[in-house]
Amino acid sequence: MRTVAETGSTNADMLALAAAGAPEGSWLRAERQTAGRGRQGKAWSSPIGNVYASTLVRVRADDPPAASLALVCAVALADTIGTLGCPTVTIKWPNDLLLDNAKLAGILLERHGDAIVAGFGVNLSSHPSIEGRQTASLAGRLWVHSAAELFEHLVADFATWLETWHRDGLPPVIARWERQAHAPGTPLIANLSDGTSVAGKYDGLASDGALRLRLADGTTRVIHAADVFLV
Ligand SMILES: O=C(O)CCCC[C@@H]1SC[C@@H]2NC(=O)N[C@@H]21
Repeated sequence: MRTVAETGSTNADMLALAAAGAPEGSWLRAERQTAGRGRQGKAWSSPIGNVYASTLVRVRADDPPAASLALVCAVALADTIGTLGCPTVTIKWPNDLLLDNAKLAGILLERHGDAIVAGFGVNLSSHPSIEGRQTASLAGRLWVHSAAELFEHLVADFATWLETWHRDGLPPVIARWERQAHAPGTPLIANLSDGTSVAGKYDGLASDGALRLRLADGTTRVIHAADVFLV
């Protein structure tokens, strides 16, 4: 566990450490980032006061699909935030944390061989704007006030859920995820990478962690990758 005052991107740094042989369980936190990375090539604005941290997972042959680590990250962070005083956050597939439907935290998974880097950005004291999204922060809602304290809890909660994922597979992770996700029947729009969109109602997760959408014609569409919005 290492904290630096400033870096470009903790994900970029952790990917470099992974390539140099760093072990699973390594963590890097920065007090601010100058080139924070978000999903789909977007920037992640990273002023001082929020949490920016990345960890490394080495996937093993008998692990669940690597993409399902997104759910592991989401439940770990939901546990952390809940324990620290804000149990009302909801998870939006696969791993955004929302407060009153506004984005509170984002998680970015990046892969290099058997190494998956999971980067957490948590709006603890401010909520920089993201184009097309409402954002929120945890300011005034937790009994810890520093990014360092939240980070310590996150490290512990992530270790617990990662061990569960390696040992017991996806079912307990999915069960926990579904308890804190948007309610079944919630209208969602999934923007796919080919530029098309699918509208439907949330119908739980598939056994591999993919999103199930019930379409207007009564059929179910299983989505493995998309940018998902609450309607
Ligand atoms: O777009 C998203 O929702 C994901 C945002 C992930 C941001 C975090 S901050 C720590 C880590 N380092 C980065 O450059 N990105 C992730």
